[in-house]
Amino acid sequence: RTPSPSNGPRKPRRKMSPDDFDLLKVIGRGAYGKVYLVRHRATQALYAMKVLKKASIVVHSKDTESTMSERKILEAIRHPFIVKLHFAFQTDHRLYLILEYASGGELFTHLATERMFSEENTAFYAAQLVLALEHLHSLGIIYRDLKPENIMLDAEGNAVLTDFGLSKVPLESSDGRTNTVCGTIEYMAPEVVCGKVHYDRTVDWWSLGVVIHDMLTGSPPFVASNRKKTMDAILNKKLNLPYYLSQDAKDLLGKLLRRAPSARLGTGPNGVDNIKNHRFFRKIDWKKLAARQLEPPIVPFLSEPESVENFDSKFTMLPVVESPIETR
Ligand SMILES: c1ccc2[nH]c(C3CCN(c4ncnc5[nH]ncc45)CC3)nc2c1
Repeated sequence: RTPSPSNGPRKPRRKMSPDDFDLLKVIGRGAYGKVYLVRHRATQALYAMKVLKKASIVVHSKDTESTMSERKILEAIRHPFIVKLHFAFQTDHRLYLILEYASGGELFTHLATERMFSEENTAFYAAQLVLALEHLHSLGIIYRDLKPENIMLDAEGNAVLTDFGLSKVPLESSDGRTNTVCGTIEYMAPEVVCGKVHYDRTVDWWSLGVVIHDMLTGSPPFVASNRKKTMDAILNKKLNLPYYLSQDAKDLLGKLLRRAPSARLGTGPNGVDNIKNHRFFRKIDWKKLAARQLEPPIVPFLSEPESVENFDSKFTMLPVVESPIETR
């Protein structure tokens, strides 16, 4: 726990730098940067290090300063199902996030093996996501981008929400009223997909519904052959739920996937309680879950602490060298 003031002044931290870490493996790569498995030289601890190129951030979004201040908020977040941001620092050309390493890899990598999760296992992971989102909302943070690649498993097999899409930078349109959304849209709420800039926490409850649908059936509810048709389906298509889902699953999905945010389950001041009390979660002991006293359905196999076998080899096979010239 971060020492409280009564423990006396916190010792000043020497400014951290990339040289404090050994790069072990690449575990993620995107338009704006990379994520590495790293070892902290001083403590031998393993972390996920997200490296973002300032040049690509500044070009596409709000300035680096406001992005950096967002990190300060994230450093204060401490929750069992949200990956911890331990440190954040920058050099002339890059931003660095030192994150808790979720060694289990993406939850959906394990889903791919089983293709569909049982309703009981789905309820376990969905309930952990409910607690993580409830915590973010209590801090005034809307996650906005709940989707499979942001849901990782920790070493014990609990779901953890990873860093907060600081690398996903929605393109600001010229009129400042709408956003052109980038990346996966299948999990986004209709009000986000049609580019509205004023939306509330209920966008996260829609995305939770899409993720639950994906866990139970093997795919999101609104998919089409191209982006435009997918957007149209999200905005207009009737929700068709497979016959094999239980009544409780169908009822929960029907209420989370309501296009009107004010009619969506989870809306309103204590809306999250309406989700927690839904019959789909009737077997969940929320207190034990929050205390990580419930046994996860899958315990990720790890042959050794530094193994990256739960990560896609398209990343882990990449050379770990950082581009030598800082400016690239
Ligand atoms: C930009 C460029 C490349 C990216 N790869 C990611 C993924 C990589 C895998 N992630 C994590 N894996 C393990 N522990 C983790 N702790 N925190 C994250 C994490 C999740 C994020 N996000 C990116 C953004």
